Amino acid sequence: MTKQLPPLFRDKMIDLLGEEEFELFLASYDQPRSFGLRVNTGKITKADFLDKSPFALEPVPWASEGFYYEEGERPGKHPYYHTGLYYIQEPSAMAPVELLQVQPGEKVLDLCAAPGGKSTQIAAKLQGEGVLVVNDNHSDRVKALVKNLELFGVRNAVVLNERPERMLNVFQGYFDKILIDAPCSGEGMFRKEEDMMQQWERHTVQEFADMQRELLGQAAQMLAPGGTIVYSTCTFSPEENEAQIAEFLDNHPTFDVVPVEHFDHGQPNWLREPWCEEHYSDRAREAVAGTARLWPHRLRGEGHYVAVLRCGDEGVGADVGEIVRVDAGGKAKADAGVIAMSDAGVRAMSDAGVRAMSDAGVIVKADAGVRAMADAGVIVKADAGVRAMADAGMRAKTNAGVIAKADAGAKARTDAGAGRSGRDALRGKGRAGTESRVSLEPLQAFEDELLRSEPFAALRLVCYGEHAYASPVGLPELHGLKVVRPGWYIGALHRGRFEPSHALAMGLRMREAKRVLSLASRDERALRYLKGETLEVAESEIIRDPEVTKAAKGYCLVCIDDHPVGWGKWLDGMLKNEYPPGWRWT
Ligand SMILES: C[S@@+](CC[C@H](N)C(=O)[O-])C[C@H]1O[C@@H](n2cnc3c(N)ncnc32)[C@H](O)[C@@H]1O
Repeated sequence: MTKQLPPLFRDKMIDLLGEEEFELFLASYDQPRSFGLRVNTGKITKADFLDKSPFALEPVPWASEGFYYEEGERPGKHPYYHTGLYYIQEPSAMAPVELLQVQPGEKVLDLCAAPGGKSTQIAAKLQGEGVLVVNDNHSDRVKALVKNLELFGVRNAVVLNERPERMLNVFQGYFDKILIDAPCSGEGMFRKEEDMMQQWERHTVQEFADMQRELLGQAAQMLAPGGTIVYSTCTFSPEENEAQIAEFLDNHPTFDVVPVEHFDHGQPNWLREPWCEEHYSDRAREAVAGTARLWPHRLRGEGHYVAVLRCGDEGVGADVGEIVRVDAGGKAKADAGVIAMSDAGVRAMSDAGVRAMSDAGVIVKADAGVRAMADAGVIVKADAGVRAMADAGMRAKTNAGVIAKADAGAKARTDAGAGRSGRDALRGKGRAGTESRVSLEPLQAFEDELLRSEPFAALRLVCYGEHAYASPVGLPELHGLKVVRPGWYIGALHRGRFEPSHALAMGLRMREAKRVLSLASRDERALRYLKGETLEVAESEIIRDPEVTKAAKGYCLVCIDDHPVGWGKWLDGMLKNEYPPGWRWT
């Protein structure tokens, strides 16, 4: 295989590494690959997984939930894979999220997320608390991203299919943590995916470098003061790694590199011709030594580059987007084209074409000729000709907790669902001259019959047409963005009936359902369920609380070794299979 390495790549690596190190690097291509999986600690503790695991596992030193497994184990061909208890991931790819140090409750963006390996890792770290926004600009790859998040049972993720420049207005200064797992020339993947070698050419490195520069600048604008960006690639070229970070630091003086330990360091001496320009400041050159290089000949993994960038508490800096900040009690007034940000209790007023944002959960957005006023906790959005006013705890023309969006001349009305908890955040979307109303009664009946707790109580229930989602709280208005999933997909409300989604089953815990069938993984019916077959199931096997749910008939949550895997419908000794065709065991 070493013979097939592109000659230009070979020469470049010899120049960078030197002959001796290059021989070791080259030898790694003929070594066996390392295989890894990451436990989904959002569903199971590491200890419980290790108790159950049929695989011989060895910890990945740099990833708290990561393990090596032996070639030939095939964890992708085990029923546990279908319960979302782990994600199969190349071990060096586990490093970036580990270094992002995500804490439960944070607002996190995964900017280049598909197919979602790192998004699922972030989700596990968030433990269902906070907001996870995942984005990829490639519409086909987003499908895999959605599926992986659903398999993992993630409840608090929003999936976007956007060009990052279109996200800037909505998410200006919003995120605590951002991961840029950048598109790159993929030199670190040559051993794993030989096709990548054929695609590699010197000019592709430059093309990716241009994209990466843009992504870094865009991410900086969406980061909150004091926030952290992790930038990573699976390539070795300094143009896509050290040079990107050095240039970013020179253009963003309020950012620093947080030095990474336990890995080889970034190489300031590679910031030279013919690979890179040489004009970087001493500060930037020194800082890139704190970035990390994971080499396939120096650890058990394919190869990655990771930089941890922390923004100072003063924020991105006044030069970016002309941001004006004022303290509590102050008043922010902004002219056209300026972004004004103010702290809690501040009133923001804006002129034509201006966007005013304040902290404490308030977003005021006004278009030309409109005046918008809002107190804490309120989101008001008004288009031309509309005047929207809201007091604390109220929304314009809506019930408590509801976000109202009104187009010119239209009226948006929502039904707060008789004040049940978790019902107080339904969004109604109205078009000019129309009213949209979705009755939530079938969903409510399903919950009463099937769910022990209300798993989406801490989320906001939103309806898009007939589809109900539980959306993380604290999200800004996503108006204008291509939203693939505004949250956890709960199911469809159709002709007075509620059809629970597969994503709902995957996001539940067994204890949260009132009617359950739990098959042992060694029971041959487990595999038959995953293949989509109808099963014979005795009434006595349907676990239910006789005080609450007497009947065995109807929907039940199917589990394997007590971990949800999908829905079934039981009737007279038979379980109708609701496992979706695209998910089936083949
Ligand atoms: C290295 S892959 C991401 C892998 C992913 N983080 C994971 O762990 O599964 C890079 C991704 O960036 C996406 N991408 C490329 N250009 C982009 C852009 N300008 N904005 C957002 N995503 C982009 C690609 O479609 C690709 O899915």
